[in-house]
Amino acid sequence: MSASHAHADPHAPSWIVALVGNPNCGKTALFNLLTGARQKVANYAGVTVERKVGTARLRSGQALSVVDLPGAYSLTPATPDEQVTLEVIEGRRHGEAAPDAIVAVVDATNLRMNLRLVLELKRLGRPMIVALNMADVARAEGLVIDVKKLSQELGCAVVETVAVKHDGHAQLLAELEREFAAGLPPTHEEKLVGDAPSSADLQREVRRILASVAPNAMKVQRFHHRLDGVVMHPVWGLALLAAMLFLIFQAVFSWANVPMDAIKAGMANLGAWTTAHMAEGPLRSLLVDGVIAGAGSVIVFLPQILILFLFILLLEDSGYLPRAAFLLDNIMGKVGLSGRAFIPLLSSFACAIPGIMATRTIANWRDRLATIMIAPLMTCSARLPVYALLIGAFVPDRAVGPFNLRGLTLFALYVAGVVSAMAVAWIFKRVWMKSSYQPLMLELPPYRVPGLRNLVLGLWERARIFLRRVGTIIFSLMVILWFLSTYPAPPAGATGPAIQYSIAGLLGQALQHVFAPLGFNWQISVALVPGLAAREVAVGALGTVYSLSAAGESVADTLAPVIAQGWSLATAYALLAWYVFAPQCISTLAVVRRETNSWRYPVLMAAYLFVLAYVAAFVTYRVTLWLGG
Ligand SMILES: Nc1nc2c(ncn2[C@@H]2O[C@H](COP(=O)(O)OP(=O)(O)OP(=O)(O)O)[C@@H](O)[C@H]2O)c(=O)[nH]1
Ligand SMILES: [Mg+2]
Repeated sequence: MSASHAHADPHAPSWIVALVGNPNCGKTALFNLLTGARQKVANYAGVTVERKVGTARLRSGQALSVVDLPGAYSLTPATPDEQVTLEVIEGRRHGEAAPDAIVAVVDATNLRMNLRLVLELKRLGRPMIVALNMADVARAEGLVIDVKKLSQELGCAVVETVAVKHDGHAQLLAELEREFAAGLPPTHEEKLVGDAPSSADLQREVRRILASVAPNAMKVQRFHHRLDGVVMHPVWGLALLAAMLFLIFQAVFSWANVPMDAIKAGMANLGAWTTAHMAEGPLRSLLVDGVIAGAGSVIVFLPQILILFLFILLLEDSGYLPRAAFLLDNIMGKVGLSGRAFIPLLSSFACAIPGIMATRTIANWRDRLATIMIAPLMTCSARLPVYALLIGAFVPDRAVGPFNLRGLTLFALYVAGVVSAMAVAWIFKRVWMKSSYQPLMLELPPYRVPGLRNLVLGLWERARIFLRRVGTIIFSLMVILWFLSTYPAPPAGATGPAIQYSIAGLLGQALQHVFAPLGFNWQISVALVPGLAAREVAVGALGTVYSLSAAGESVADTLAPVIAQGWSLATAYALLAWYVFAPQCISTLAVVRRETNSWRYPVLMAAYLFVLAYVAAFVTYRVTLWLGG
């Protein structure tokens, strides 16, 4: 979702400026500020893994293309995301010119590390401006930086910025304008200045500059050590992590009740109102059974999704995530994953697609592949509606000690996903590709109190994405499904509900042969098909299918009781088990194809997930039946 070029004057030449800097120094925050984009900003290294372009305006009205890049520690790339950065800077990307100027973004609180890259960038001989970001934190820590002197040392303009507030970006734009007004060098050819300095040389140079511009830099103490004593403690740390995750799933159920009931009631009223005010006929059925019962039954889950994301955003912004990665590095190492896999896997709880893209921060190809292969086993937010619907229908709302049984069940389902992911990774690495354990190298960001603005924007963004999904793909699938479930009309003298004679009904009955051993009836079998495109649709599809089977009454508000009566407990548990693995998500497979550049892995992934889902559902069904469910 990069900002568009729509406003740019097509005749004016547009300068290209690239934001380059170490990971987690605030490039994307600055990019968002300059261009009005809403790219993801979070407090750990490796958030951005792709280049993104947006448009900023200079005071003269001239448009400026701003490129946000993945963070890099040096111009010698070690991981695929750093590779992207180097390619863009050098203009080696297909059909893309090299940037006209570089904004070197620097974390002012960590100059010792950040200045190395600046020195490397300077050797490119391109027009450059340094954005001394996190100026607010530096000030709070009592760090004194002589900006003028730094500018002299580096031979380019230095601007202090606070990217999370509206601070400094106007000045940055003004400096850029001045730079461009002075005229750009005639060619973009690389003109490296002198021989490449050795790492030790760079370090020495950095130390020299620091001593003159920020003499107290080495003395300023970071104060988060004491907190880390608990958070990263092998026992207390793990206990804290478990407690936190647990709390999240409890909250997803207990906090969401009120808003969910409100949405449900709203949908039910809408359905009743439409039924009352429209003449009986196909259009009314399309609206009531297709749109309201279908898409409406998915919207109900918005509050739960937002609560889940509220916690994810809090974890991301606080700086906790990389610490959890360290805590789990040992455990992940035992199954053959790198600790670096933690953040991609955690992102997969939102959706496997950004998770799979985030694996670009893993340098070792086999480690990366193993992580990609198990990412879909993390429970993505599209599965939450399915889980929530079934749990709401079959699991009593009962307290178990201080906990809620529904929250416990949801937690167990998430754990089932994680445990199977670990098991698959273990097998994968044993059988498929042996690679040795590599110790985790990850930067620990400072703890930060999550910013309210970032939280609100993040939640808004999630709500928008979800509602857009409901309004586009889910809505269209529901309309298609309604047609397939309504036509052809039943033959004269037919006895059962009309849907049984429709295309969808016939399809469901055919598929039922495949799924009967799992205890799935034909309604479920129909619902699994549109679930291929978006998993939440399975819920909407059940809404429509049952609505049409139930003599035309709206089930938007009553889907849960309807299936609670119609299904056995064994069927419900089997469907839950199916969705722990749920092989069907076409977009995930497409991204795997793109990231691995081969058909082999998406095919392998779909196959293994299908087998796992089938076996798990079968076993669950049989065992529950056997236990008397
Ligand atoms: N206090 C303060 N926080 C900032 C500032 N700029 C960025 N941050 C925070 O720093 C963290 C990192 O910001 P990002 O913009 O994601 O950093 P990035 O350089 O794009 O990181 P990568 O994409 O991982 O390379 C986030 O938690 C931001 O909210 C700033 O000027 N002041
Ligand atoms: Mg970024």
